[in-house]
Amino acid sequence: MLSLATPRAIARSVSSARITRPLLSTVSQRLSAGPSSSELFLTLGLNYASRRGYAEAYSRAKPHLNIGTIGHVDHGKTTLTAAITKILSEQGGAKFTDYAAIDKAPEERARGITINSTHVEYETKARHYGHIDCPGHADYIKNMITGANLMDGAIIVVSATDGSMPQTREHLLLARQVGLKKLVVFINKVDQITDLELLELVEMEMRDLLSTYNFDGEHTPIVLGSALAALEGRDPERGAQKIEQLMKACDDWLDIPPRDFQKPFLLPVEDVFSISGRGTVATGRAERGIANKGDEVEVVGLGPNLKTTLTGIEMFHKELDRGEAGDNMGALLRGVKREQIKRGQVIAAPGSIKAVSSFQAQIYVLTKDEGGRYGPFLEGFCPQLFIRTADVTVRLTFPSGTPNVAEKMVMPGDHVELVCNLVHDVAAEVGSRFTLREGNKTGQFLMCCLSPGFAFIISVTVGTGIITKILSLAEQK
Ligand SMILES: Nc1nc2c(ncn2[C@@H]2O[C@H](COP(=O)(O)OP(=O)(O)OP(=O)(O)O)[C@@H](O)[C@H]2O)c(=O)[nH]1
Ligand SMILES: [Mg+2]
Repeated sequence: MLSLATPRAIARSVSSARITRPLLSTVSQRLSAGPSSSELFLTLGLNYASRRGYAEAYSRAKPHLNIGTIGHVDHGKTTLTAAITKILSEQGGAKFTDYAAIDKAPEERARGITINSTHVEYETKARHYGHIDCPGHADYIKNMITGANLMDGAIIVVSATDGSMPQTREHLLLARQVGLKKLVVFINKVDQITDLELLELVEMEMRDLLSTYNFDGEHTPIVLGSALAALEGRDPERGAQKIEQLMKACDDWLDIPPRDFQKPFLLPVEDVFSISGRGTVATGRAERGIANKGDEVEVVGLGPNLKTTLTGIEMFHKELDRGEAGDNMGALLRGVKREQIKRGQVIAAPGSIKAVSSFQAQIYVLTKDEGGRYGPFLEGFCPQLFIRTADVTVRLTFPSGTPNVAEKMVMPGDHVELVCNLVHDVAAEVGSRFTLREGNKTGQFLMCCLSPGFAFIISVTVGTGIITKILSLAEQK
């Protein structure tokens, strides 16, 4: 066990803390104002080291699944996340993380909303879960997409008092788009409802919506309860027992996706931290393959490829000798400077994926009822393209040979084949999925002030797509 009595021991504990720090729990801090990542790294690392000493090995005894809470703003996702850790902590399966520890950034506390997604970890008898609490507010949809990108399944939270709302629908669609096949529904705040028919209506509405977005509306488990009652330890029939029922539904209904261990390793970079004297750590969920400590890897996208070596792997504060598909992991990279790697790149087995600058794709353009645009767009339209963790501007054009291009427009609800010309190259291949979004907060504010009639210009998900053909690769100097 580590002694903290001597300066040398303290120095040693600090340097070990720098690698054993809870990498993933602070991923979300990046977007908030406040201390820099490295400061957080050190502070949290110190606490961690003094509490536990060196990192333990990560146990793969139980199957691991990445899930999280999604849904409309204020419907109770963070309260539910805290409640799950509370109820499971009583069974020895979690460390209780209270509400304030999840929404911890000053702006989150002041506004009472989640802005950054937060990672927690817990265990049921059957499984080990990594859980990401996502923001529901429309302005922070980007953080929701990044959070959902890391999940294998999700709990969609809907308040019994409101029923489904715009971000309930938008999150369902985005969940589908990032590849989630199954969800569990938690109808929350039932403590505020006395009319049972109303609860039935919300349940029916959710089943319909699930089917609309190609989930199994008929069989998806729907649990009705109160996250707040569970968190406050009152009304166990609506509180604690419903949390247990919810976790049972997750164990039984959410499948562990087939992990693609055979393919070459690929880890989309979600966040980056620098550890002085050691190197740089990139975090994210391994999409496929297996990586061992000491493996050669390549950083691809958003600039020239970079070859390096994986010198350390960590998951949920514990060190591993290998990372595999499905792991939400931190990767320590030899000789890479903090500024040489960023979110949106991928760390991959050398030569297994290329950076591309243009491709052809099959795109579905959302209707306004799905949270999409009100109006059409023309050739040359430039939305933002979200692919894995990358987010780049793209210029959309019709494939060569399309007649009457000048008159052609793409309507909400259309399925179209378009050419995507990227402003920055990203790692991509045929079959990769992406989302298109447009608008920004300033534009949204201005347009809403100028005329509500221009509301179609506000920040929306334009469409979703899948790459059908690579047209040009990025130049490598
Ligand atoms: N009455 C009642 N209130 C609840 C319940 N669950 C959550 N709340 C309250 O609803 C409000 C919003 O809860 P949050 O957990 O912050 O909601 P959220 O979905 O995380 O919100 P965002 O992350 O900002 O999208 C808080 O005031 C909670 O105390 C519940 O079961 N019953
Ligand atoms: Mg929240």
